[in-house]
Amino acid sequence: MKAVHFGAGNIGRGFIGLLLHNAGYDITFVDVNDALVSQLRAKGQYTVKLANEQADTFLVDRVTAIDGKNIELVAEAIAEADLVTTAVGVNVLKSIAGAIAKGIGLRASGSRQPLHVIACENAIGGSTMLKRHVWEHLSPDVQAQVEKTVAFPDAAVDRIVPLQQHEDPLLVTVEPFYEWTVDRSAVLPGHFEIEGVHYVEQLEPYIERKLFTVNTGHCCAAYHGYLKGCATIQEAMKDPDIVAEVRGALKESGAALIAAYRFDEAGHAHYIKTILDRFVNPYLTDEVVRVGRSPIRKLSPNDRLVRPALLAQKFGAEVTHLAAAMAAALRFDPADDPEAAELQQAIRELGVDWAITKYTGLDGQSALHKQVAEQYEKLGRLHPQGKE
Ligand SMILES: NC(=O)c1ccc[n+]([C@@H]2O[C@H](COP(=O)([O-])OP(=O)(O)OC[C@H]3O[C@@H](n4cnc5c(N)ncnc54)[C@H](O)[C@@H]3O)[C@@H](O)[C@H]2O)c1
Ligand SMILES: O=P(O)(O)OC[C@@H](O)[C@@H](O)[C@H](O)[C@H](O)CO
Repeated sequence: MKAVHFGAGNIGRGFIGLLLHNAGYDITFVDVNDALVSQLRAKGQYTVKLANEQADTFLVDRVTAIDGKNIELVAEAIAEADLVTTAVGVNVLKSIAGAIAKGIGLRASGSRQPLHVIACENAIGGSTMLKRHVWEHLSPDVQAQVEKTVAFPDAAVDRIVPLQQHEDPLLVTVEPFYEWTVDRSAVLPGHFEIEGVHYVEQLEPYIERKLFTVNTGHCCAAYHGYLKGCATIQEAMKDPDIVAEVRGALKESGAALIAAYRFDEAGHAHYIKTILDRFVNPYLTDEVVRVGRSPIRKLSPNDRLVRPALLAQKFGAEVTHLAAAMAAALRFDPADDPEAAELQQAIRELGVDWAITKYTGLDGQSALHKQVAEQYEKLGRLHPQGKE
């Protein structure tokens, strides 16, 4: 079986690549990082190391890589593939859609085998988004022709894979925990289920629970940690005030999830505990600038802060800690994050009230907007010099 995976980065090699390899796939990675592509081509294999006491290692072989800028070559690989996956970042999906469309076009004239395209990004409806971008490149005739043979099931992926700093540029250290959940209702007949993937009839509760617990808590630790001068999540989680913020935010998003999806309260409390334990894994070093990266995306209406806050409010819950995390995100200003730079420039030039409305979509008159603005001022008084 052949898989084409876009994005040979941390999650691509450390999670999706490893699982697909174990499930029997030969993998062609597609990436725009020339060095990464040539190393993968030259070696044809790489190692994944678990962040546990034994430092277990796994060899992923039967891999190759191609340059994502070479559309013809990528399309040919897709024409022969049984599965396409991505882990490039949700904002990059638009850029890879042309090559996927070209590959689908080549298949349309030949193979009738079903093809599944699964976006493994931190977003609600990632594969559906990708399908929309791909369809923009296909004529109505081809769209109709492939509608029954190409499917884009949405997915939720969970495994913490930090930035890597090893002598071996292909080695990737990952946490032991993983969960890859796929919407079975969008899978075509004849699909060979991927071993290790959890197929569910309705994905929404799973993706929202993951995004609004793991990622909500994670970014809360990152943004407050950054303001207090912590370099890593592990360091931030040693600060009792930050832990209180994280727990508070998870209580608020938990209230929303329990009310919306009728999750069992004790079960959800256990889920939160498992996640907090993962954040403090002593064998991982996960930088706050990675976890807080792209604050505009994280502040957007459908993402890990605003959506659970609005949902919690709908069910009558307080959202003080989620509002504080949004305020801390508005003060996140590492030098090499383009979204942080854009956000800071907008706040400087147009003011924080304008920026809150623009990036969160919250109405200027709403109670939540006011709460975020107040917390933003409060954080300014607590950290007058910004990050040390
Ligand atoms: N790292 C994690 O813990 C984790 C966990 C779950 C989900 N995710 C999600 O997975 C995605 C990737 O995250 P990551 O941490 O692996 O990032 P990463 O930066 O390590 O990897 C992204 C890779 O995509 C490549 N890329 C960029 N543009 C491309 C293009 N046009 N064509 C092909 N490749 C391209 C980059 O060169 C890079 O190698 C994100 O959506 C992230 O939210 C990450
Ligand atoms: O990848 P992002 O930028 O959406 O979020 C940063 C981290 O919270 C994220 O990568 C987690 O490590 C991951 O989602 C765990 O499954």
